[in-house]
Amino acid sequence: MRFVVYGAGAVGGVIAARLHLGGEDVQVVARGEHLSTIREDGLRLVTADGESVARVPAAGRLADLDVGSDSAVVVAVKSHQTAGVMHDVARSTPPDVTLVSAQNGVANEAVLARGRAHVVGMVVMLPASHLEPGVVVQGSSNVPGLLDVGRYPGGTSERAEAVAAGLRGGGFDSVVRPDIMAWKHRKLMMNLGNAAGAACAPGPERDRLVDLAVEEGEAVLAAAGIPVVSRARDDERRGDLLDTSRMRERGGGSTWQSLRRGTGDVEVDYLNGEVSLLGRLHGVPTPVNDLLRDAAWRLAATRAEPGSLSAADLLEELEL
Ligand SMILES: NC(=O)C1=CN([C@@H]2O[C@H](COP(=O)(O)OP(=O)(O)OC[C@H]3O[C@@H](n4cnc5c(N)ncnc54)[C@H](OP(=O)(O)O)[C@@H]3O)[C@@H](O)[C@H]2O)C=CC1
Ligand SMILES: CC(C)(CO)C(=O)C(=O)O
Repeated sequence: MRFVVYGAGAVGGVIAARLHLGGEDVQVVARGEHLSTIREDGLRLVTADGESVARVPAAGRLADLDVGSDSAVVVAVKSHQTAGVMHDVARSTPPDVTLVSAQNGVANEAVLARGRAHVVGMVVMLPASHLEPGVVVQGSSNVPGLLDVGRYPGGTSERAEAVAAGLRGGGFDSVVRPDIMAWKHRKLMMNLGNAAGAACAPGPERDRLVDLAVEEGEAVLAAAGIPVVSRARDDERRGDLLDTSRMRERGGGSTWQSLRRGTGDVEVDYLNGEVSLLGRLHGVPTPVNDLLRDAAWRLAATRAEPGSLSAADLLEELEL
């Protein structure tokens, strides 16, 4: 299988660089200064053990790359950017191409499946950052990431097996799972902390907000009857495989990085907003996730610094 990573940012960039270094056939789609730097100097991967440069073919759209039926297009843009990727996929990929969602949230696979039949979901446990054009940082120093995959909406497939094999070649831990969306819903619960982690400084009030957001998340999944793997099973899967202790300075999570880069937008509609949506569909109030979503957007829209809202003030707004 050949790989095209669509969105060579934090996650996509680390995946692309490692696949390339593992000997896989990899091309990337990027844009702006990041694209021009990759074209001129290669994609620079920074890890706790040093730096390497992946000289991969890079373009701003799929038509300028070589994409065939044997390609897997690994979609690694933020969830609110997925629809744009699918316009390009419609124009420039064969019907039997494989699409892989290397994204948080649980809405992307359905968007990919509107356009193509062979969709693979991925649980992305890969701490990474991208704050500088041409550079991606791998946050974990032993296993770079746990990237379990599975056929969407369920089951396994030869394509999912081939994707996992390629990822293992790049040094990732990757298991094929027949119930990948149940695992992705567990990961969604973890990402309910992204908005607070981006908007507020660390502290007990922020922790309280995250706990409340997760309580709401668990309640809406139960009300909706959505299968989700248990926290214990997820903890057991992760174990202590990821070690971020040597790369503490990488900054915050993916939503924090959007604020730090001043992109003007955030992915939270597909994280906290997913809980709000399910709450509205199933009659469960979700004031905490509504508030956190809006708080993150407030900072993104004004290009304010991450961490500049007070978690104590947000808790007060909730009038608990
Ligand atoms: N960062 C992390 O540690 C983790 C992230 N995730 C998830 O992985 C997914 C990707 O996040 P992350 O890697 O952080 O995001 P990034 O913003 O770092 O990377 C996405 C990249 O895609 C580019 N892009 C977006 N749309 C297009 C387009 N149409 N054409 C070309 N390039 C495009 C972006 O460019 P531009 O900057 O110009 O928008 C950016 O370079 C998200 O779902 C996130 O939640 C999961 C686990 C960990
Ligand atoms: C788990 C975490 C926080 C890893 O960086 C993540 O998924 C993200 O940054 O979105």
